[in-house]
Amino acid sequence: MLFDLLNAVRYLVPLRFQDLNYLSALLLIPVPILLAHVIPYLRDPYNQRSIRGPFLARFSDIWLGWVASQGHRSDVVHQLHNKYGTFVRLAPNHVSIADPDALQIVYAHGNGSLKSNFYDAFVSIHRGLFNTRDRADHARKRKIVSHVFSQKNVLEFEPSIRLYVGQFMNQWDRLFDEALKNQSGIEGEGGWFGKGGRLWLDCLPWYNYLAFDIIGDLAFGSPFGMILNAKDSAPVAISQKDVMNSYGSQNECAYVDIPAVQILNDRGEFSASMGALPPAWRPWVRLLPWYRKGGIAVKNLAGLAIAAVAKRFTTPTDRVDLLSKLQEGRDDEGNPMGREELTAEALTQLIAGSDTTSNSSCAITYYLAANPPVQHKLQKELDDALGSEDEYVSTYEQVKRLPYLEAVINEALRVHSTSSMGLPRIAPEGGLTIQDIHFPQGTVLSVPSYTIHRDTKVWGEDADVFRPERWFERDNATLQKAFNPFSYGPRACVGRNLASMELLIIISSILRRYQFVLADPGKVFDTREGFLRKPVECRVGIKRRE
Ligand code: HEM
Repeated sequence: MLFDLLNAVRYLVPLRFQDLNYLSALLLIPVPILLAHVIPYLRDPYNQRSIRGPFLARFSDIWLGWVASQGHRSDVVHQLHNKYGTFVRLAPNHVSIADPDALQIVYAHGNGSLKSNFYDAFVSIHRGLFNTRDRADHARKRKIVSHVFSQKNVLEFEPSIRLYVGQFMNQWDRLFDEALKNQSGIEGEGGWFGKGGRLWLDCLPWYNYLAFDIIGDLAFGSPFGMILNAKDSAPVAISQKDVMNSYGSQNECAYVDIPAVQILNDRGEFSASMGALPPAWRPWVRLLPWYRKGGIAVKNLAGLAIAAVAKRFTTPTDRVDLLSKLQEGRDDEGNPMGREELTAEALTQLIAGSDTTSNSSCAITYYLAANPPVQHKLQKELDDALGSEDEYVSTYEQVKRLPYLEAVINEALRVHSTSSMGLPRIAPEGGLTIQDIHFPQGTVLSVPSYTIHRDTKVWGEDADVFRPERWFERDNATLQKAFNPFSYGPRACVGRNLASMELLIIISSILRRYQFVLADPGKVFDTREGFLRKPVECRVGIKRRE
């Protein structure tokens, strides 16, 4: 058939013999590729043929890799669950399960499932806690790191958090005063302007500056200075090898400033898309222009951690920060972490603890600005609780038990879902059974938080709507079982205590001082998803409360 075709081409277009050879070779290339995808589908080693999903996803991981690169993976997977039901096949060996009960089965302690090779695409320098897949290695690291994030230790970080929230509010106070003086509505440097008695700005970059300065200080002993400079900028080591070799002799290394928030976004999108592809393809896909840019982002981010750790070690300090606590940590054999492992771990904290918090803070602000009655109710709770106390920045003690504040934060974490996508795990020996379907050992399974957070059986018919009151109306145990912002089990967020404290202090302080409206209430809250689901922008009008 193929040769008939070639002969026909030759008849129509006079070709030389060697041209014909090239053409046959070209036409033959797709054959092994096709076979490599069709044969596994026909063999069906993971017993998944009965599970429905997009046609291309039955044969190849390309479909998921492509969807991930488009920035709306969780929305697409959610629509597929609406179409096909609880189980959706996302790749030849990957099933997404939209059932809150599956969270316990796939992610719980002791079930034996491990992170899939998706996480290899996130490795740089050295494996950190987040991307370590081996159980024993992970348990060793987790023992050291979880101690660092115990509630008792996290309370020691409160003064730093309050310091940067104070700097942040000083900046907004300054901009507000300037905006009141100039109500022309003409955008100045920094993209803000004054009009109608308000300051108008995109609050997302500001939350990024805040989160980066907090985590920069906690992880590396000094902030990046983004809030004070009102700029996305952090020093990165140009030659990482030199920096590692110099072992802290900062003078021998060259540093340049990079836009760290932007780099983190690029890296998240690159790794989340690359991770969806088979490992054998990854070195080749890296050569494509979009992926090459992501690869540079991974390198730059590593350089940022290397520079910050090198700086920290050349400037001895008796400050208590994450790095000093990681240095003190010991595994079961009494061994500390080596320098490279420490650097990778500090990088992990920087990545895991920065844009998670900033994007969540931004989403909470958006939903409050979009829902004035909720905002007023929250401000009343804050005024009643803190009215007579004139702290500029709230203390954790003041706000840790305010029920409406907690409901507002939880509701925004549910609706927005900063961690949205199903986190892929490999079924252990003996497989896993969910709703009577058995998934053999080796099957990749994931439970998408975005869809679980919209399950109408759990959250009610208005599950799509931001309504904190639902947290007081429905059975709390059922809600908590399906509320998955920090994931479950041995790989759940190790920084949850810190994240919760940060969000409580940030949101209570800012909402007590300012009142928000949306710049364009009719506009959809646009997001872009890499590993995290991030707002693209959040333009608000701000008024200082009397
Ligand atoms: C609102 C803020 C946050 C959210 C929504 C969040 C969410 C999550 C989620 C869903 C995971 C599981 C990821 C996976 O299994 O692939 C995770 C893991 C992790 N998080 Fe967070 N996180 C937040 C803040 C933080 C902070 C502030 C830190 C530390 C400074 C942190 C450190 C980590 C680390 C190290 C892991 C990996 C844990 C492991 O694999 O053992 N996170 N986080």
